[in-house]
Amino acid sequence: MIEVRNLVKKYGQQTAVDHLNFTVEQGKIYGFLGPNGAGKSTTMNMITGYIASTEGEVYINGHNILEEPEKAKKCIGYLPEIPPIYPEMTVWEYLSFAAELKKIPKGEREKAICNVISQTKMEDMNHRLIRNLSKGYKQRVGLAQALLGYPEIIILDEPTVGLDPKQIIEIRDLIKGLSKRHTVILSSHILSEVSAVCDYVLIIDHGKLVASDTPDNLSKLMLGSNSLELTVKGQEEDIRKALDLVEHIEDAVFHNSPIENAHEITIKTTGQEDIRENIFFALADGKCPILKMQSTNMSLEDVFLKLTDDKEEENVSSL
Ligand SMILES: Nc1ncnc2c1ncn2[C@@H]1O[C@H](COP(=O)(O)OP(=O)(O)OP(=O)(O)O)[C@@H](O)[C@H]1O
Repeated sequence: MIEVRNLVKKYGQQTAVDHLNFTVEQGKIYGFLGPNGAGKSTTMNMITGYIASTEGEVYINGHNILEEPEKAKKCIGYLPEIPPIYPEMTVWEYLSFAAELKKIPKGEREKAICNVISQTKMEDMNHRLIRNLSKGYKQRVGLAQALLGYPEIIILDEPTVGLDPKQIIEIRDLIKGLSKRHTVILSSHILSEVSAVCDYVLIIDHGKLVASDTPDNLSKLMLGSNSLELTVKGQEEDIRKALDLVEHIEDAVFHNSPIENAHEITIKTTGQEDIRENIFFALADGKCPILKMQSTNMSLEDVFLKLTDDKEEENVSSL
């Protein structure tokens, strides 16, 4: 449906988007997640043909966005970060104008506008001046404009920025409803939004894709390289001997404990095995009582923070 190949955007010396590769499949909601300045808007502007890439290609349903822009753009409805709305027009006038720009045949315009007005639940606002609408409704007008012409793909850049919590919930519900008929890509720096709305998450940082998977899998994958926190009583040597007998331990790091004759231990496990019981029995045999044992649960928020940490960490693109 959308194929992004080796996409690069440079502004002078600065690389805003750095060799991005990903594919978007039909009928899902994709979240494009990253901190401010990560390159989300720049990527969306290249996918939608607003700006040209420095290198790389974007294919929309097999059409290269730069070589066959008309065909490619016909498949896309775009709501940029700042919606292109005209405050002095009524909702109906603006959508008529947008329908004309999208080259929807004259005879089909009224029906198309009625449809998007109903989809965005704006039936009572048709004749209101856009300038007098609340921010939430202005966003709906932008969304209605993106939906005009039945594009298969809807791209929304930070669609809930600046809205109040009630408006945010309403817009999110509208977006969820869109996936029945459209493939949706939305960008956001809000984790809860992406977890609540998206089937699939692409995490971008400094212009690079650092992870892409379902929100659940991302948490699980991070758990794979994960750790247990223990407080154990006994001599370090005895504890180490006992732990040596347990499979799937990659690493055990001992720290001082405020408790006398005890150690705090961070155990890194390999694979997805739950080895807590094995650790329990091994330490019991070694006569080293466990005072505390806890597996670290990573939320999507932890994953995001770990992956987009400012420190140049190891390359995690293999996720
Ligand atoms: N027209 C431009 N000229 C020069 N630099 C730009 C331009 N547009 C974006 N940039 C830079 O490219 C980088 C990526 O910006 P972009 O707006 O794509 O990020 P973003 O992830 O959408 O951030 P935000 O969430 O703040 O909108 C930033 O460092 C930004 O300053």
